[in-house]
This record gives sequence, C-alpha cells and structure tokens, in this order.
Amino acid sequence: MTQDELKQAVARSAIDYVVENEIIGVGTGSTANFFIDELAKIKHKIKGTVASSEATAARLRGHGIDVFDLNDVAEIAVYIDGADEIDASGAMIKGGGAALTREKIVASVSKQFVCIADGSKLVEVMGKFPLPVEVIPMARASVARALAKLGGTPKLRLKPGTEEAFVTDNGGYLLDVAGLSITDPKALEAQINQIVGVIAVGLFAARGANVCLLGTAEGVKTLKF
Ligand SMILES: O=C[C@H](O)[C@H](O)[C@H](O)COP(=O)(O)O
Repeated sequence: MTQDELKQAVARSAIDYVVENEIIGVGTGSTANFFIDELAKIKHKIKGTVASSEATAARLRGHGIDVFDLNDVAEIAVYIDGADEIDASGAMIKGGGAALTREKIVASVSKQFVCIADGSKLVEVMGKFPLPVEVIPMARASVARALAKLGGTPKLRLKPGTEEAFVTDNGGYLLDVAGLSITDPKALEAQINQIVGVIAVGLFAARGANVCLLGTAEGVKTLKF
C-alpha cells in the first residue's frame, strides 16, 4: 500500500469518531484532507466544523460543509487531525503544514483528540522530524538563540523556492528545530512555552491524542492513551 492509501484508510476509519449533530474540529495537512473528503459524504449528520487553518476552511467550504468561527462555538465534540510524529504516550510533533498554533487552540477546546496517521509516524523518541515553533517575527533571532541553548538547531522556514520567510495564517514565522531527542515531551513543551516571543510550539504533550488511528499494511490499528 502507498502512504496515501494508508492515509486514506485512517481517514475513512476516523468517520466512526464523528459525533452526530455536533461540531467537529478539523485539522490540517494531507491526512486531514483525506478526512475532509470522507466527512463531506456525511455532512448532513453534523452541525458543522471549526477549521485549524485557512486551507482547511477553504476545503471544507468547497465541499459545502459549514465552518464556524471558534469564538461562536462553546464546545467541540472531537478534533481529528494528522501528526508528523507520535510516541507511545500519545504526545505528538505537529506543524509540518504550518498550522500548529490554530491546531493547538482547536484541540484545547475539544473533548477528544483523534490522531490519524500512517504507520511511519509512530516513533519511540520524537525529534527526528524538526520541531516547528511559531514565533513573533521580531523575536525570530532571540527565540532561535534560546532554542539553541536547549540543544536544538533552529532554522527559519522559507517560502518554497525563495529566500523569504514563510508567514503563517497568524502572521508568525516558523523555526524548525532539528537535533532534539525528546525524551520528556511535557517538560520540553513547558520550557519552550516560557520563551518570550514564542506563539506556540508544535509539541502536543500536555494535551496529546486520546486515540491514534495508525495506517499499516496489516490494516488500521487503534492506539488508546
Ligand atoms: O501543520 C500541520 C499539521 O500539524 C499536520 O497535521 C501534520 O504536519 C501532518 O501532516 P500530514 O498529514 O500531511 O502528514
């Protein structure tokens, strides 16, 4: 099976976690896109969605699915999203698709977090995938120095094919931090949150996944945390 087929399989399985007549939080990225396409088939069964990025909002609306502003929503039944890495405790690295801050906000108000990923995303120790950190542009260099002190090698994310900084939906910059071996994700998340100028870190440990649907050649495996 190709990686896309594995992603499609978990996206299909995630439909079982959609709560009828409720608001669904929707993530960002290639796996989340497959989920959106599946959600479109049962759109009449849900109240609507909250999106974690402009790209996701556009794809949802393109399917005729209602997208609410989070400020108009009191509660989200379930948040469904991909991950760049996930460990055995349900902690994740996210933000490869640049949406980490809004993803973290939507996840924080959701009763359940269902992570959908192909099997290659499950790792023993996270950190091989560079950890994305969203920063206020003027603090790019000072935050980079603080991250280097934690043992990482931060690199400013650029717009593909240019020398210009990539700008997020929130007007932030992204530092992708390589070389970390994340043995205590909760502690590192708390430490990075303390750095002045950080908007959000793509480490989802304090609020990790409740369930992970993992696409493997033997079928979709369900991990519960
Ligand atoms: O910002 C993007 C998100 O955190 C994605 O969920 C993550 O990058 C995984 O993306 P994909 O499903 O494309 O591998």
